[in-house]
Amino acid sequence: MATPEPTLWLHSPPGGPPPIPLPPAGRTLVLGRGPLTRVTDRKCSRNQVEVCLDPTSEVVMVTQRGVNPSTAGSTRLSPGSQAQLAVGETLLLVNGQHPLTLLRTSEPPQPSPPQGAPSEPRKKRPRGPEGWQKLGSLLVFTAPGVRAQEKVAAFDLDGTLITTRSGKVFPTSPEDWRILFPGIPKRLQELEADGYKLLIFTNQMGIGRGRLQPQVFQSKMESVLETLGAPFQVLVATGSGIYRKPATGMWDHACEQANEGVPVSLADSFYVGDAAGRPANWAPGRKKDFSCGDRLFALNLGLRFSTPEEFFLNWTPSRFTLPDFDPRSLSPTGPLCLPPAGPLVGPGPEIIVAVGFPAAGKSTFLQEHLVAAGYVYANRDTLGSWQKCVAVCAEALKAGGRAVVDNTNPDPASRARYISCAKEAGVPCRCFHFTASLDLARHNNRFREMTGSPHPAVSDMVMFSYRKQFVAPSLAEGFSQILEIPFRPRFSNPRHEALYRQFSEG
Ligand SMILES: Nc1ncnc2c1ncn2[C@@H]1O[C@H](COP(=O)(O)OP(=O)(O)OP(=O)(O)O)[C@@H](O)[C@H]1O
Repeated sequence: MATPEPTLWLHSPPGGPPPIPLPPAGRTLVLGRGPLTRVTDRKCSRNQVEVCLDPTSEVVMVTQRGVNPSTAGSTRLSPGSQAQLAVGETLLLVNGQHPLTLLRTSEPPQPSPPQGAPSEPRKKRPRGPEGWQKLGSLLVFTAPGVRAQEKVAAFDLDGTLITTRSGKVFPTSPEDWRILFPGIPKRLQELEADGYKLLIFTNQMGIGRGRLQPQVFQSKMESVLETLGAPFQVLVATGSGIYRKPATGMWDHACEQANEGVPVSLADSFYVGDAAGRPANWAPGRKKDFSCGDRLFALNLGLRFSTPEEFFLNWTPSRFTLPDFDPRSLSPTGPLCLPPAGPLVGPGPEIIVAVGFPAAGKSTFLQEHLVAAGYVYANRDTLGSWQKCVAVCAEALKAGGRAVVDNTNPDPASRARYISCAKEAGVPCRCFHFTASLDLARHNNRFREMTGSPHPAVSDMVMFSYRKQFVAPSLAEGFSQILEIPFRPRFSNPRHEALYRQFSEG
C-alpha cells in the first residue's frame, strides 16, 4: 500500500482538541474560539487568525484577525499582521495561550484525550529523550527527573554556575572547574522544589571550531550537574547561527520543542548570567565583563535578568552599558540616497561602483534599484575575479547599456579599474557609497546567517580588513558623482523584522 502524502497538522497539547489538518495549499483555515479549537476564552475572537499554506513557497502564513495578540513561533502579531509558522513551531492563539504546534506527518498525530476524561490518566506530549541529543549545531541534555513546567529558572554556565579552579579565564583542563558560590546547589534545589524547570543555556563555539571535543564537554557537564544535585535540561550552542546567545534560538527550542507542549510563562521565568555589560570596577577590583551577551539574551526575550552576584548573593544591581549599536533604533524612514535628488538611475550609459563593508546591504539595494532598472550586474564573488567584472562592464557599455559593480571596493586602486573602463568607453563613472558602520554590517552578517541565506558568513577578519583598507571615495579619483546610501531597514516579513530588531552580538 502506498504511504499517504505527508500533511500538515496543528496539534494541541493533551486536553486540547484533536489534531487539525491544514487545508490544501492556497486555501485559508480560520481559527478562533469555537468547537474546532475547543477554545472558550472570550479574549479569543471567533476569527482570531487565518492560516494558509502558500502554494509556491510552501510556507505557512498566519494572519491575525482578532484584536488580542496571537503568536506565531517567536513572532507576536498584531491585528492585520502576518508571520510564518515553520514545522515544529507553535501558534499561540491568543495572549500566549492555546498552543497549536505545526507538525508534518502522513498519519494524523494521535489525538489527545479530552480534558478530565475519567478513564485515562492525563497524558502530556511524549517526553523528549533523556540524555544527549544532537540537533544540528545544538546539543541538548535532559537529565532524568526533568519535568515540563510553566516557569523556568535559566542560567548561563561558565562564570555563572561554575568558574575555573585555576583562576584562569579559560579552563586549563576538563577538571578545571568548581561551583562559583557555595550556596548555589541548595538554591537550585529550592527552585526545583518550588516548581521551576531548571535550564542552562551555554555558548560553546569551541566545539563547532573543533577546539573542544563534544564528548569532553559532555562528560564535564554531567559532572557539574551531579555536583549541583538538581535536574537540569542543558542547551549548548556549538556554532554561530540562530542558537548562539544573544540570539534566542536555544530558548525557542527549549520552550517550543522540549517542554512537552506546556507553554512557558515569560513573566514567571528569569535568566541569570555573568556577561552583563558591567564596566571595570563594577565592584572593587572587578574586571569589565567580557561581553553583554547574557543580558542581551534576556532583553531579546523580555525575560527578567540578574547577574550571579545579584541572584545568589543578593548584591544590589550593578551598573552596566548596552552596546552602542542598537538594532531596535534603526530608522526605516529618510531619503534613499544623499543628496536626496540622486538620481539613482542615470540618464544614459555609465558604470556605477559600489563601496561598502561586506553585508552593508549593497546587493539588496543594487538589485532592487539598479538591476531591476536594467543595469548589468558585476560581482566578484560570482564572477571569480575583478578582471571578469571589468570585462562584464566593458561588454555592457559596448552594447550601449550600463553596469553596476557590487564589490566592497575599499580603496582607490580597486575603484580605478572601473573608472578607466568607463573612461575608455567615454561614459561617466559614479560611486554609490554604502555608509553602514562596522557594527551594522556585523549585525547584517549575523542576520544573513540566521535567516539561512546561502551567502557564506563573512569573518570578523574580513570586516576589519575592509575597515583598515578603506579610503573614502573622492571625485578626484575620476567619479562624476558620489552618492551616499544610508542603511534603511526594510522587511517584507514581520518574522524577519522581529529577528532583525534583536541584539545579535554581545
Ligand atoms: N534594507 C534592508 N533592510 C533589512 N535587511 C537588509 C537590508 N538590506 C540588506 N539586508 C540584509 O542584510 C544582509 C546583508 O545584505 P546584502 O547581502 O545585501 O549585503 P552586501 O553588502 O551585498 O554583502 P556582501 O558584500 O557580503 O555580498 C542580508 O541578510 C540582507 O537580507
